[in-house]
Amino acid sequence: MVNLIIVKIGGNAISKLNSDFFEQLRQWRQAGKKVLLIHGGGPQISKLSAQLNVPTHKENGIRVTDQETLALTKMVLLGNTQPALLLRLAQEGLAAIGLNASDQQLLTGTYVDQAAYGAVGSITGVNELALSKILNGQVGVLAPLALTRDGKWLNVNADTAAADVARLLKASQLYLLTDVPGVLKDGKVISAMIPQDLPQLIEDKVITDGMQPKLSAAVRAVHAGVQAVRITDQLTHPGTTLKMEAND
Ligand SMILES: Nc1ncnc2c1ncn2[C@@H]1O[C@H](COP(=O)(O)OP(=O)(O)O)[C@@H](O)[C@H]1O
Ligand SMILES: CC(=O)N[C@@H](CCC(=O)OP(=O)(O)O)C(=O)O
Repeated sequence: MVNLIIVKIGGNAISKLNSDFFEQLRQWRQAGKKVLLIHGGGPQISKLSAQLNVPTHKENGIRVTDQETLALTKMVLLGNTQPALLLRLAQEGLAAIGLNASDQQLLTGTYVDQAAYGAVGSITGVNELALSKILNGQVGVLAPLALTRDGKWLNVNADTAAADVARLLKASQLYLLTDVPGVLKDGKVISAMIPQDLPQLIEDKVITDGMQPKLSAAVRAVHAGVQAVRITDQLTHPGTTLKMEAND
C-alpha cells in the first residue's frame, strides 16, 4: 500500500502519548499518508487477569492463551485499550476509526503453535482493498487479534501483528512505540541495528522479555521490504533504527 505508515503503540505507551505524537499524525495525514495504529494492551490484560485470579503465563514474551484468557484479552483490547486510544484521537481532533479482524475480514491468521501457546496466532492475510478505502479518510486503530479461516479468534502479540501487517502491505515505515527510548545496552540506546546483530544480543541476555518478540518481528519486517523499523518512546525521537544494511 503506497504511503502507508504503521505505528504500534504498546499498552504502556497509550497513556503516555503527548502532543508531539498527535501533531506528527496530523502532519502525516496532511501530507497524504495513510496512518494505521496497531495498539497493544498487554499490561492491562495482565492487570485484569490478576484481578480475576486468572494466572498469567508468558513464554518468550508471548502470552499463553487458553480460552478463558482469550475471552479476557478480547474484552480488554476491544473494550478498554482501543476506546481509550480512540477517545484521545478524537480529543486531538483527528478523525479515527476502531477496527478489528471481524470488520470486513480485515485480518486472517493461523495458530503459531497451539500445543505450546494455545490461541496465539500470526497474521497471514489482510483485506488490503477494504483497509485502503478506510485509511483514505481516517486514521485506523486496529486491535492485535486475528480470525482463522473458520472463524476462531487468535491473540496476536501486538508487535508481531504490526510487523506482519507492515510486511503483508509493504508499508513504507513501521514504528514500534514502547516505554523505553530504544533498545538499551549498558543503559544506552543502540541507535542503529541490522538483523545480524540480534542473535548475539539475545544470547548475551541484553535483549530479554517483550523486547525479544519486538525485535524478531522487526527483523521479519525489514527482510520483507519495510525500509526502516524504529523502536522508540516518541515518534519525534529516533530511538533504535533497524535496517537491512548498516549505512543504508
Ligand atoms: N535491551 C533492552 N532494551 C530495552 N528494553 C528491554 C531490553 N530487553 C528487555 N527489555 C524490556 O522490554 C520492554 C519493552 O517491551 P514490552 O514490555 O513488550 O513493551 P510494549 O508493551 O511497549 O510492547 C522494556 O520495558 C524492557 O523491560
Ligand atoms: C500473544 C500475545 O502475547 N498477545 C499480546 C497482545 C497485546 C500486546 O501485545 O500488548 P503490548 O504491546 O502492550 O505488550 C498479549 O496478550 O499481551
